[in-house]
Amino acid sequence: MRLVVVGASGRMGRMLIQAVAGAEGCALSAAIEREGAPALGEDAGVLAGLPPLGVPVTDDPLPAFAEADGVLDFTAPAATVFYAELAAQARIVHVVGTTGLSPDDMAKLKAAAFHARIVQSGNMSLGVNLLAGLVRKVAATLGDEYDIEILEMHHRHKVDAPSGTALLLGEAAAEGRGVALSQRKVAVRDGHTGAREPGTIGFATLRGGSVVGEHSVIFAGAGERLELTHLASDRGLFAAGAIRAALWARDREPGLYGMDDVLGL
Ligand SMILES: NC(=O)C1=CN([C@@H]2O[C@H](COP(=O)(O)OP(=O)(O)OC[C@H]3O[C@@H](n4cnc5c(N)ncnc54)[C@H](OP(=O)(O)O)[C@@H]3O)[C@@H](O)[C@H]2O)C=CC1
Ligand SMILES: O=C(O)C1=N[C@H](C(=O)O)C[C@H](O)C1
Repeated sequence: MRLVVVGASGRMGRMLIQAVAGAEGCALSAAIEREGAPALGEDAGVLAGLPPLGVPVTDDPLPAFAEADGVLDFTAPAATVFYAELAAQARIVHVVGTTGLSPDDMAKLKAAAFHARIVQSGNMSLGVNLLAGLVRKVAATLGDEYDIEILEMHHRHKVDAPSGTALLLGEAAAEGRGVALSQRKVAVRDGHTGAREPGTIGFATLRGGSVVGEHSVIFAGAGERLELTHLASDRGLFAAGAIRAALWARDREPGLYGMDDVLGL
């Protein structure tokens, strides 16, 4: 499968180049960065700490998408919406790891998915997607007398909060409870907040250092507390998940899929 990596010089972009180069049945067909990026012209392999791959980084996605089977996109919301239109025009697979997508961005991805096969998830790891299933089940089993709080920590460079994974886990908890997350979400507490409102789902965000990604879903009841935790220590995990998603989506009908579809969960 010929794969394009967009956002090639980012933390995930470099990881994706490494993963594609090492994946059986996959080849890196292009590496894209934004106009004016310092990495333009550099060999993608060298950029990712590998021997040269003979693929220079460019800022021209059109010809790259026309010659590819799929694009791996861990960039930023505006870029992802732009690439979704191009991937739909080229009828190729679009794997979206970008987080911080607004409801309007998601509507645009849904529109693009009439023509493209899009796999979108706030977390491409097997562990987190398994955890989401557990959270759904525990939330369904324990009633509103157990308060749900989601705690996440990421590196100091992360720009969106709560993380895509925290929101994915919050959605799972809300589904388990049979409620809409948008109606129950409490993402900010500051000052005189009053007592905790029963049935809400709280989020707490920590940022610092080089933490790859840590998430805990806490069910706090009277006299006991259940905590479900996922710790990611290597971004290769997400890159491997993205390649698995691309290979899975290759023979699907156009549509917007999630990692639960890919993993058969
Ligand atoms: N779903 C998952 O499993 C995971 C998702 N993520 C998400 O992936 C995204 C990227 O994370 P990370 O790699 O750490 O971030 P980085 O900032 O390191 O990388 C993003 C890259 O995309 C580039 N970029 C931005 N806009 C464009 C554009 N229009 N065209 C081409 N390139 C562009 C950036 O360039 P510049 O620096 O010039 O802006 C940068 O090189 C985030 O949303 C993060 O939350 C991360 C890990 C796992
Ligand atoms: O920005 C990151 O680094 C990560 N982002 C994703 C998220 O927002 O949950 C996934 C992972 O936790 C790393």
